[in-house]
Amino acid sequence: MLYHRDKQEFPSLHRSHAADSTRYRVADTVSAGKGVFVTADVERGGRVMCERPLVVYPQFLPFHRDLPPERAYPELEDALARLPPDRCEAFFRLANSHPQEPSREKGIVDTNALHIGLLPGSTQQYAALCNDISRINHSCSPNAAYRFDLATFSFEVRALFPIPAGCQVFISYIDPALPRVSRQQALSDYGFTCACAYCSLTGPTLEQSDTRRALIARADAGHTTRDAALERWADDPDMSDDYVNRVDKMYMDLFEAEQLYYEPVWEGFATRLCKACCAVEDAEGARRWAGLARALSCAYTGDERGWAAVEAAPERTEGWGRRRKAGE
Ligand SMILES: C[S@@+](CC[C@H](N)C(=O)[O-])C[C@H]1O[C@@H](n2cnc3c(N)ncnc32)[C@H](O)[C@@H]1O
Repeated sequence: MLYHRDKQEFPSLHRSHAADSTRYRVADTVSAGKGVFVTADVERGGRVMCERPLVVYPQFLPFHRDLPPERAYPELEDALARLPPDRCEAFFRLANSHPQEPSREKGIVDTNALHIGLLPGSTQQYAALCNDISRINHSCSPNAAYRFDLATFSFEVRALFPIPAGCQVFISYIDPALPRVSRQQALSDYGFTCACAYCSLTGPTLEQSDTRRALIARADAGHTTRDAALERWADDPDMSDDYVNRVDKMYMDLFEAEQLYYEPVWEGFATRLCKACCAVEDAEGARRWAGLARALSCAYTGDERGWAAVEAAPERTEGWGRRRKAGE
């Protein structure tokens, strides 16, 4: 089954979302077709845009080998046939990086798909296309991330780094923690060679970048051990005050060096760094890490998830002064 945008079907957009179109514009780029640019400064975690999908479809579209190749995706054609004419025209205006694909519809879908995941009542993965969000270009160090919000049935794009007015918005189409050669391979499906700052590196600086990304990709494996180390350290006054911080800070430096706060792993590091600052009553440090965590949580989940309270008053957290108390 395929869905199309229908005002009766979904709750209407939240009021604050309606003003989003004034914060960005779609315009030509130098070498990547169209792109999305912010028209005002956006802070880390801030919303860049919010948009309803043009069309939502099951990610796996069956190929009908009994039909002519240009008509081999009838489910997709049916869904498009049910769209209002202006939506259908918007769909066909989107970029197509697969001109060799006999089905033009499939070429457009493969170029512009945004991942949704499971929808209630279904066991299959869904994807969608948007008029504007599908214009966002790729970077291996994206300054923004998108996610689908079921409550408003819309996509939201938020900033992973501060984006100054006039700058282009980038998301990552692939797993950005892969080494460059694998990233380039994955991006060949989109018909372009990435020339971002990290893909343009050569020699030892490229090796360093690949090594850093390999460490970032594997960082999750150590979280349980490092959490336990933090607990031991917090109650052991014989250990030096920065014992736990050293490893976690090293990872934060890796994220900064690659401009990549990798979604699956960043929060464990920020949490331990903040807790460690609280344990030694370093309010400034705790506020800094909590502020980063608040903004990144907003960027990735749309919710600050309690970090704002920690940022406002770290001295009210449970572990405040834990090392002093352990030494008393
Ligand atoms: C989802 S569309 C993005 C919007 C597209 N630029 C347009 O004009 O509509 C994906 C396509 O944009 C182009 N693209 C995206 N990121 C790029 C980049 N970093 N460098 C060059 N081309 C890029 C590729 O042609 C890719 O297949």
